[in-house]
Amino acid sequence: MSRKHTVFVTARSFGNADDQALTLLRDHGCNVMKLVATDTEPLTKQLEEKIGEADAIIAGLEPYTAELLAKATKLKVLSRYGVGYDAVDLEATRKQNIAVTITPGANSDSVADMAVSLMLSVARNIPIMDSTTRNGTPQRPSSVEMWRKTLGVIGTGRIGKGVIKRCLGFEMRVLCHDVYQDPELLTMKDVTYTDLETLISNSDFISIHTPLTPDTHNLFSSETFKKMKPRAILVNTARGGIIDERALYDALIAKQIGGAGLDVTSGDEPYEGLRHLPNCILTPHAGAATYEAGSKMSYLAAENVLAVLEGRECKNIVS
Ligand SMILES: NC(=O)C1=CN([C@@H]2O[C@H](COP(=O)(O)OP(=O)(O)OC[C@H]3O[C@@H](n4cnc5c(N)ncnc54)[C@H](O)[C@@H]3O)[C@@H](O)[C@H]2O)C=CC1
Ligand SMILES: O=C(O)C(=O)COP(=O)(O)O
Repeated sequence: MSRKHTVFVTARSFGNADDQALTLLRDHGCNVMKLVATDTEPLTKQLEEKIGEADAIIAGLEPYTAELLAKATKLKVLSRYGVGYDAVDLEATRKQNIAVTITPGANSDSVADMAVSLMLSVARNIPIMDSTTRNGTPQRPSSVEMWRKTLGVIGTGRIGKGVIKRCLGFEMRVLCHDVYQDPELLTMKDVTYTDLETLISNSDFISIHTPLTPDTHNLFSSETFKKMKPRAILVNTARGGIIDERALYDALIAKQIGGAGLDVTSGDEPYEGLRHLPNCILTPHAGAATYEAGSKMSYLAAENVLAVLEGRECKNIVS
């Protein structure tokens, strides 16, 4: 590299391989600037002020709008620490010739574990039992079992497939839906691809693993909930916008479905009503928050930056 490149790191944790990934960037002659959000200086404000200095950004979940990107006159690569890129305006990055990269597979096992944790936690009412035991009024609400139930998986990519493999250990029958059929899954006993309607009305557990796109936005609406089994449990570790949260709240109140586990919500905060429902578990987009995933994501995100800046082939470019 002839000139020292400036790499912003905005990823909210950047994993426990922080040092390793930062060292890799510095060893390749990069000037690394960590942007840390504070109460007075939110990340978006810092980005608006400084983005013009960046040759590369290792990006968390913050939005990259056309307006913000217009100020990024030197930017060559927007390297997502993660796999979702719904918050990036791809029309703008294409127009400005900015490569967008992701870290495929780096967090799949972590998120698949999280989805199964949410299924079990909702099914067995773990949070209610935990809080009531702690406060001296233990409750034992009737729960449902996962063993040999029907699981619906929407999106059978890296994470969805990981969830299926885990749930086959519970001898579940798996109904899958995807725009693409995975050859390995097609050969598996107890795993069947089906249309969305069949999956929704026959599953005891449904786990969502598609990206957020115009096709998947509000895939779960009030109409969808009416078709689900009354004790069905819906888990979303993908993106908030895939479920209409107001409709989910109404469905939980009306007992159209049994419960929900959400690692992601459409706004920064979950829909207010959901906070007060004991059969809805909420986690803060923490599916990838394991040491293992953080370590792999940060290192791969750094490698992606270097490949683009150094003009080498980068197989993780998505746009
Ligand atoms: N909660 C968290 O911390 C995390 C959330 N995610 C979310 O999970 C999503 C999935 O991640 P991966 O499995 O790694 O991605 P992937 O790309 O391997 O799998 C996505 C699957 O969804 C399918 N798909 C796309 N559009 C569809 C549609 N309209 N209907 C049915 N299927 C459709 C694709 O064909 C693909 O098989 C990401 O897009 C991201 O939004 C990913 C990692 C961490
Ligand atoms: O866990 C994080 O901090 C992430 O940014 C994960 O992003 P993703 O959901 O994989 O797009």
